[in-house]
Amino acid sequence: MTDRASSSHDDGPGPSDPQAGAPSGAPVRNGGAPVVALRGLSKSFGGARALDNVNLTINRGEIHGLLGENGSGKSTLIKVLAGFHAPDEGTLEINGQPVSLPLAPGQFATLGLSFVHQDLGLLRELTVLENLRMIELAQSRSWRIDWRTERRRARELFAEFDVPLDPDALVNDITETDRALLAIVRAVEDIRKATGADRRGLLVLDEPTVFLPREGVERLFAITRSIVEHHASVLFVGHDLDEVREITHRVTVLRDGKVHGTVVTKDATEAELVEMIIGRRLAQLELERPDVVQHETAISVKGLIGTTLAGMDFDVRKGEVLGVTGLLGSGFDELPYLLFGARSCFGGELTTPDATYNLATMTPQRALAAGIALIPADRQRDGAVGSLPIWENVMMQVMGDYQPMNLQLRKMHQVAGELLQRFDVRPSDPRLVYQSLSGGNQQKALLAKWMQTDPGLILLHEPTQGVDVGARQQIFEMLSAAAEGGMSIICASSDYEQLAAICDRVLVVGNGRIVRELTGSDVVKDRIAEQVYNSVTLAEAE
Ligand SMILES: Nc1ncnc2c1ncn2[C@@H]1O[C@H](COP(=O)(O)OP(=O)(O)OP(=O)(O)O)[C@@H](O)[C@H]1O
Repeated sequence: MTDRASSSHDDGPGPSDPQAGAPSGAPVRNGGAPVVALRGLSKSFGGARALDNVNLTINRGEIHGLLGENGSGKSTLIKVLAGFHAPDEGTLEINGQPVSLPLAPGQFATLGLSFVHQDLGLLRELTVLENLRMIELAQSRSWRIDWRTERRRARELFAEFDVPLDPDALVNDITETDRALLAIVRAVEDIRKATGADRRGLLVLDEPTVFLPREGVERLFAITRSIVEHHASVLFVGHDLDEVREITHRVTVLRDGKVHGTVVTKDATEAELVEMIIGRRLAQLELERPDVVQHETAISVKGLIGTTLAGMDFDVRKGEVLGVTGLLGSGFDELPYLLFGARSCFGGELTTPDATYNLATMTPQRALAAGIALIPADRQRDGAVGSLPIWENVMMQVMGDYQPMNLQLRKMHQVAGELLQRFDVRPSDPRLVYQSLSGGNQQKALLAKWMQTDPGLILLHEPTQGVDVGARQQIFEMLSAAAEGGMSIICASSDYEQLAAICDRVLVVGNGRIVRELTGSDVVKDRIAEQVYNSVTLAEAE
């Protein structure tokens, strides 16, 4: 493989080569200066360098990918562009004009920069229209708002992007895909307002697809392409290499806070990108799963009724990894939360070897006492206390074993430190504040927290969301080893590749019911995807 670091000065598709690197049909317009040029950007936290002399150039009309291992500095770079972090060194030019760093709060908007983060920044109790006009409404000095005109404008905007949203719908009631599309359309509007007819702005999409099913990703990509057709540029941050290869023209890879290289996407194979990201080729994942068909039943669920799930019966064997999947809205993603008592359940029973539980009265405390653990998808909201040190988060469930606590602090730090190393959490200093960890490292710390409690049943929802390619494989191996040790695992996910890699069996849910059970050689990515797309038809045929 070529030395990718040497290609870091590749400024990609330029005026002389307007189509270089464009995915088929996606034009790349270039006119003069890049939309964003960051040079020599550095940022440290305490003594640790999160960004080290980073150069990044994003051309007009370009979709530029930003890749890197968990903790490599992607979010820090974005937060400098958003004015959230003051860099130690570095310069910024926007459309050829120098801009002083750090940016003042909110200055990014006037420069034509707009951000869509994973949490989307929408207020769910407000309507689509109120969210679309949130900033203007908050800043408006007038008491009277012409809602009729606002509604008409919103409809025109949604029609332009082919996003059929009802301006009066509550954001809480629309699908996750529609929420993501609304956040993007709103961000594009903000760019237009700042840049006028010229539209030379930058939309930063920070892992926008993690909560989306495949059909949602396709719609998001369609909008992204139309944005660059209208002259703006996009910085796309993600861990899914298939997606990054599909949508971007060039990618920049960060490693340990440094630019490892910038390449034209179509010229790099997946293996080359992986090597740029983690510094080595990824060995073929071969998880030898033992045959669990003869194993005893560990968990039985009968008549489970949730908000969407409408009577689900299934068993999980000891040592089995059971996948659950379906289209968005099918109800599959409710399952872990209902079994754990984290969401209201309207009926059903869960039987362990020791007891039978009424799921309508299940609580997280009872679930924990029954040896059930949950690792939720939204780890920032549901999974941890960000302001506490990592060790307290990791040891929270087992603190009772370390009494008296004030005399056992050193021991707990030591155990937490060992766990962090085993789960490759970086940095592995347990005294750091949990929220100072990068997103992927938070996920690994949560896995460490729950795996040490040695639960009989572990419930996972999108366990490798936001996790880099190398760590993802490590997590697969750890889950597989835990199952071999006798732990039963239920993994709700719309990542078919992940399900195929770790599951013994996959249940496909359609309209709240199990419509297919895939076993043996059917547990492969394409077959799972095919059955998920058929699930509506299968559910209607029942
Ligand atoms: N506020 C902070 N205080 C201390 N350290 C921080 C802070 N924010 C980030 N870091 C550290 O800076 C480094 C880069 O983190 P950053 O969040 O930029 O990584 P990332 O590439 O976005 O990772 P991920 O893919 O996991 O989201 C990490 O070592 C992280 O722990």
